[in-house]
Amino acid sequence: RNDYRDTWVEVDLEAIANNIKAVKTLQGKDVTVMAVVKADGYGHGSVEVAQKAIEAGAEFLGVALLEEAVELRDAGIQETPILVLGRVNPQDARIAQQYNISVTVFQIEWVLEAKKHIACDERLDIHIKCDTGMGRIGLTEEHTLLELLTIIRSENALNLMGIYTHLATADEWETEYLDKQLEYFQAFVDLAKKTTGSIPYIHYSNSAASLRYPGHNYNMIRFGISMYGLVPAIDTAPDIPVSLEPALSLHSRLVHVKKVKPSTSISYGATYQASQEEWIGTVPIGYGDGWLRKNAENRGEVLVAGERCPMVGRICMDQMMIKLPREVPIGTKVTLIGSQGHQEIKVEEVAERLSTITYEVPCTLNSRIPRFYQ
Ligand SMILES: Cc1ncc(COP(=O)(O)O)c(CNc2conc2O)c1O
Repeated sequence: RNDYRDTWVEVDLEAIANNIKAVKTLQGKDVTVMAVVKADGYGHGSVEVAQKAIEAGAEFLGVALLEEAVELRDAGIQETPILVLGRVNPQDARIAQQYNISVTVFQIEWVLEAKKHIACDERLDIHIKCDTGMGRIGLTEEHTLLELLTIIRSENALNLMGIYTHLATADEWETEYLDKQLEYFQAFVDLAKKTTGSIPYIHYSNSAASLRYPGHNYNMIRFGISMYGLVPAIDTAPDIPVSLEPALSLHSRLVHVKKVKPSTSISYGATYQASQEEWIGTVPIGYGDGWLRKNAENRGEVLVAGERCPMVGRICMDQMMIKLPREVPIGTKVTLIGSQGHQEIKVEEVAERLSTITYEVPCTLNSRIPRFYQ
């Protein structure tokens, strides 16, 4: 068990389903939704999210690592295609084949090495990755694409199922770089189609492109952050045309409540002194859970009894302190992300005070915090 402590994450799977339905309505029935569930479903739980996403109409799954794809297959997700978006080691291509997992290919040497390991009488589904400006992985030259297509065509175990690219600036207001990426991608797609005929899946859109530029996303979108109800970027949030439902909330319960005298110090470094008689609560969560110290640096708040309460003093590894509006009983619920009454603390608020992006907040909440699903 990992739930003796009263600190937990709640994942609202209906929110996940509603976010998928919203993007499917926007995209129309001809566009396949790939639910991106890498990094344990962006911290929400990959298996539970994947199962709900499929139920809600997702027909493809995306992960970062081969082991994440194997985990989904071992959890019983046998039919839905799964694409590993990162580079699988070529000597593991046989594992991918055995588990019917699709792999990302963009290197000639990869295919030449993988051929030595796969069974020639079984299929390995391949999506070719083009680097049109993300500068991470992917081919950049047309001759590489042509060579890959030739090798894939010569090996009947290798089955070209897709060609794709990833966008670097789809969540920004400026579209110049995005337009350039799409121009390069279109050239690669045209060349591939001319050389090898039609390709089942052509895809480039992440959440930002899927929501902000619906209508021309080719025939599959790779839907990650906004499936979890979070915006890709806080500044372009107004440009998201659907109301996203956040799926994750984070809660705990007070383990200690005390009234302190004026100038009493709180936590390591005695950096906080009570300015008057104050009620101080202790909450059993800390940076050992991925609730980072920076949350308390600039008066970050949590909810208690429907009211905003500041975190005071340094966050410890396993505990932190908050200033209460009045005496409340030990065991009173504390909401660090989510709603109490009319008050809400969104992931976006936490991301802003940590000077980071929405993605990092749920991913940082580690497995010491149990997840519960509604
Ligand atoms: C190749 C690829 N496709 C789709 C997605 C989904 O993007 P979205 O979550 O914005 O919808 C990601 C997310 N990749 C990352 C998200 O944060 N850092 C990343 O590397 C990705 O790397």
